[in-house]
Amino acid sequence: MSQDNAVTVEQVIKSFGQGSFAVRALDEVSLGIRKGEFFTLLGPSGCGKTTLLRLIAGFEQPTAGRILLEGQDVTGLPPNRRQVNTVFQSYALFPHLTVRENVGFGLRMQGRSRSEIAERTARMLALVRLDHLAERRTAALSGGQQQRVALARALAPQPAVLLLDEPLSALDLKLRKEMQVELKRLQQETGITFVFVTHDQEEALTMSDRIGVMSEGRLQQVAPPREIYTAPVNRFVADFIGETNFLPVTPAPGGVRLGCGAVVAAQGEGPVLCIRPEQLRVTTPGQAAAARGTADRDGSWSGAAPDAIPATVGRLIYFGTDMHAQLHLPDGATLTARLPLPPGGEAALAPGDRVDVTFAPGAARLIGE
Ligand SMILES: Nc1ncnc2c1ncn2[C@@H]1O[C@H](COP(=O)(O)OP(=O)(O)OP(=O)(O)O)[C@@H](O)[C@H]1O
Repeated sequence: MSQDNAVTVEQVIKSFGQGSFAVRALDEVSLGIRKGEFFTLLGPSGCGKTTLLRLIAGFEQPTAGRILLEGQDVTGLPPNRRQVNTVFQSYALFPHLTVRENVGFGLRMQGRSRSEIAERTARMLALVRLDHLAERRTAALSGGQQQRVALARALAPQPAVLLLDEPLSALDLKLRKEMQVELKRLQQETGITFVFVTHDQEEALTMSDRIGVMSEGRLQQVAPPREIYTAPVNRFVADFIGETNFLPVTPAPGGVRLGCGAVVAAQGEGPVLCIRPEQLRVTTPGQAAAARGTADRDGSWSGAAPDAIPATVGRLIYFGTDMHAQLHLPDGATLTARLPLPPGGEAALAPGDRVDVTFAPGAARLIGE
């Protein structure tokens, strides 16, 4: 099994400090990263992402557990004896060297021949589209260009795994978006396994084959982006990735009962109902029931369809193509719905309107606390 993985992390614990000052940065983390995968470690500041990356690189040693690279136990080996390379947020380029010399640096350290260094450096410069700047000193480059040099330098020795620690966080938003596309292209063209660290959920969702969501030194969920978004395993993951509504529920025949008394269908198990704002549908009272052929006579509160949640519209916030509507339920709970606006049109809703809230079967999930 572990031979198929580029990286295997087995029950790794990492503590810093001693006694009452000890910090457990990683708490029994186990993980397999597949060969050729774009894998992202995602989590808030201090959750242990960088520590895990540094352990894979060999800059730190685990307190307990093992690290394997392509099935070989590398626990205890120094960084230069591991087939990995790291790209840091700070780029860490040599300012007195040219772009070409920076990119060739790792190859020179490996004692490669002059012709091989020249050939491989040229290939890397073409890959990151910097051939035209090869003779320039790196101090005279823009942030985005410097980051490309750092990437080319790290990729040149053809590591089995490239570790990237928040490599785009120093770039402005526009450049960052461009570099996201660029990084994905580089990973696909080289086929090298990328392990990417970020606290930016959008970045993780758009770039990764799989994401490992971390919190307080533990991996909470490891799954492809779509699964992380649509089927979060717990409240932390649901809350950290995108926007979500949470409502406490109790079991009821045919589904779960909300605090306001409405009974709705949901998948999964747990005391909390979790539903994304874009999954909510808002209709005038009775419409939802009518659509199912059980028309409601007067559309009053008591007449809400069995799986429609009665609500009063609160604040409406416009976002150009869509609108966020706050929906107050009779028990005081609030839902946020994201509703598309008709092209150039006004919203049909106004604050104070009474509405029915529904969602498609399968859109709501039950999760643990
Ligand atoms: N060398 C160290 N000595 C003591 N504590 C450390 C050391 N390195 C990390 N820690 C602690 O371990 C925990 C995890 O830190 P880590 O840097 O791995 O988190 P992170 O998720 O990468 O955060 P950030 O996104 O802010 O970089 C934190 O509580 C941090 O303070």
